Amino acid sequence: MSTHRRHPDPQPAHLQGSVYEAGLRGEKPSIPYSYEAWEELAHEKLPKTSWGYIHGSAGAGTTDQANKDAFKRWGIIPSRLIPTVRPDLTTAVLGRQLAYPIALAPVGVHSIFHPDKEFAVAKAAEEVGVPYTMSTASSTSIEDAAAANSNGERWYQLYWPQKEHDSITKSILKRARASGFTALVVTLDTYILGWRPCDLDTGYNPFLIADTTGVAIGMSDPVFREQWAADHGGKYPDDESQLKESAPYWDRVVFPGVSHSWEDLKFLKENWDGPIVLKGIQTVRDAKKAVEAGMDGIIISNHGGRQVDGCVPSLDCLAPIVDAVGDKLDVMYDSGVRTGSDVIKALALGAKLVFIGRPYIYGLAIGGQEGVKHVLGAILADLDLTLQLSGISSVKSQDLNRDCIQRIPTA
Ligand SMILES: Cc1cc2nc3c(=O)[nH]c(=O)nc-3n(C[C@H](O)[C@H](O)[C@H](O)COP(=O)(O)O)c2cc1C
Ligand SMILES: O=C(O)C(=O)c1ccccc1
Repeated sequence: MSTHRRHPDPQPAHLQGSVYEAGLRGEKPSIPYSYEAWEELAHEKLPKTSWGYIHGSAGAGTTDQANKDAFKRWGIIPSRLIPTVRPDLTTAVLGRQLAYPIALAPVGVHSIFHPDKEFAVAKAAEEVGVPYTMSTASSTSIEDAAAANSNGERWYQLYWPQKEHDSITKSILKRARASGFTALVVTLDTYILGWRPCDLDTGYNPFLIADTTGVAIGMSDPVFREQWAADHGGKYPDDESQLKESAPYWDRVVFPGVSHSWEDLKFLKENWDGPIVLKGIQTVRDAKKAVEAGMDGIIISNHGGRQVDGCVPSLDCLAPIVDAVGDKLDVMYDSGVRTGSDVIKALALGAKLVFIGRPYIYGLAIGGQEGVKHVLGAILADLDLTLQLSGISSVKSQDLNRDCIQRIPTA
């Protein structure tokens, strides 16, 4: 074989197949390998509205950029002569055994990026072996996405319906559990939309999804339908025109405004018999409240800079929170992760699991299920190689920790 592969035994799954091996053979890929190229290709492929929605962020994009810049302020310190032939990428989080320390962040309305929508993403996640987190704003029902994800690890992201709609929340949680979603991810930072000039300019409002793309979970919910019918004095009709009318009603059920307080997390605990994770935590104070509320995990996130422009980069929040509560619940991370090195840095700062956001959606836009697989495969191959080259033999904290990185002084 004319490759410069070093290992006679088979490569681990994430290094097999076209993403990595074709690269080693020097073959020109059908999908490129860099984040910048994915972004550029997705830009070319997507209609202006979808592109603005995925690529865009809040305000002047300061925090979106700061999330990425924050990674550049840390450098990996390589160690030499450490046996790292097969870095161990497995990790345990929320009591689940995972093959890799990455997961798919919840992203709404996949139908505006590719006709295969959530099906492509759920299938790709299963094939690669990473958790698929389904958004409440999905364009397929809970049951259909679960079927596509089949034997995969799947988590459900809740946009929490307003307090007076607890019966709908209960129904959704019941459906998610019945469909094999193991963990519940409750997003706390998006009860109203941030100021997003890119969407205002194209006239796209994901909260008023009048074209009905992101409302499939509501539209398919029996309690929501009953309630709608009762309010409208009749039966919930199953035709297309109906969707147009009831979609804004669904949006009012879920958004806008925060009607819950920390005490209300009890309600979720009573109605979910698996781990619960709070997404969008940025302060030690809130992390401690999550512990008090009996949560199993938190995701340090500023929603990819899409909500509060000018807020602190997500990465800067990570280490202080890990120091305060890291031994009491699982601290996970998202925002600005683009490469294997980024994953390593977030893990070194104490995250147990790192969520990938925009990159896999660019993959979806470029090539549907294969595109998502390609992007995930590339990030995992990059992670594997960079661990080996840095002398880090596993993603476990005894091997990958703050000794592996140092602060790069800013000019
Ligand atoms: C187009 C888009 C839609 C999103 N929809 C959701 C959502 O429905 N629920 C949620 O919790 N987060 C949502 N997010 C936020 C992501 O889960 C994640 O926090 C963010 O993308 C991470 O930042 P990154 O894109 O820079 O990696 C969305 C992000 C994007 C880009
Ligand atoms: O756009 C988002 O970031 C987001 O989280 C969202 C909110 C409402 C509907 C769909 C996605």
